[in-house]
Amino acid sequence: MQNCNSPVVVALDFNDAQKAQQLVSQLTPADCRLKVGKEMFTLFGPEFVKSLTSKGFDVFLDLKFHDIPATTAKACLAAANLGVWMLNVHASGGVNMMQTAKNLLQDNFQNPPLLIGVTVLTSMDDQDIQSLGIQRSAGEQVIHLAGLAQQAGLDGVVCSAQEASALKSEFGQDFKLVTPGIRPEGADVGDQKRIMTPKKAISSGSDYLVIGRPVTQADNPKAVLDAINQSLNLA
Ligand SMILES: O=C(O)c1cc(=O)[nH]c(=O)n1[C@@H]1O[C@H](COP(=O)(O)O)[C@@H](O)[C@H]1O
Repeated sequence: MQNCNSPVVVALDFNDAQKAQQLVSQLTPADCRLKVGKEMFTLFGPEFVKSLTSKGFDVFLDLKFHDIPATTAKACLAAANLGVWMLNVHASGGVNMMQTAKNLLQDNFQNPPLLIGVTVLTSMDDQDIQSLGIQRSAGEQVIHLAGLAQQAGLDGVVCSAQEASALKSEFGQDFKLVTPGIRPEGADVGDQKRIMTPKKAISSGSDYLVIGRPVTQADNPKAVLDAINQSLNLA
């Protein structure tokens, strides 16, 4: 593990485990990390995650836990016990929830997986945030929630690359920024609203680029991934 040359995390959002494995068989742990989210975990469970870690991939288990502190912490411990590299909780669950999860991981692992707080989903814009009754822009709410995540001792946040440079200035270089909503020039935007190209995201301060459909739905996913890595001068 930890031998990946690329900041790209490919989001495996498939409803068919064979299709996912077919894609994974074209990739090596040096090409990218892999993300398993709610759809695949619900369908195929811990065994699917283990099938990826056993091939040497760093796995981001994206289950975005959000519950009372004890429940969230125990769910994070269960996820960490699968041997994943990164997992996440919703920062809007609050400092106590995030801190309880972080503490339980630290009590149980010498090298716990990265614990990351989801701020404002990249599918949301200012209007969506304000419709929740929050009197801030999406960007301001991201900074606010990232502050709570840092206060709780989390390793970083999920945000859009549009907030990356402000977050690095505010919270420092070591606070990890995981950015979905990445779209190579000309790619379909889909349901994402706060987007950026891979190259621009990295130059803005993103540490990890979560990319799903532009890779997974491509005719030649490996070629698209290689082109992204090349655009970052990595391959
Ligand atoms: O936590 C995430 O990974 C996540 C947070 C967020 O704010 N936005 C977001 O799109 N994601 C995930 O990132 C992936 C993006 O996929 P594509 O839009 O297909 O590139 C999906 O698996 C989402 O579940």
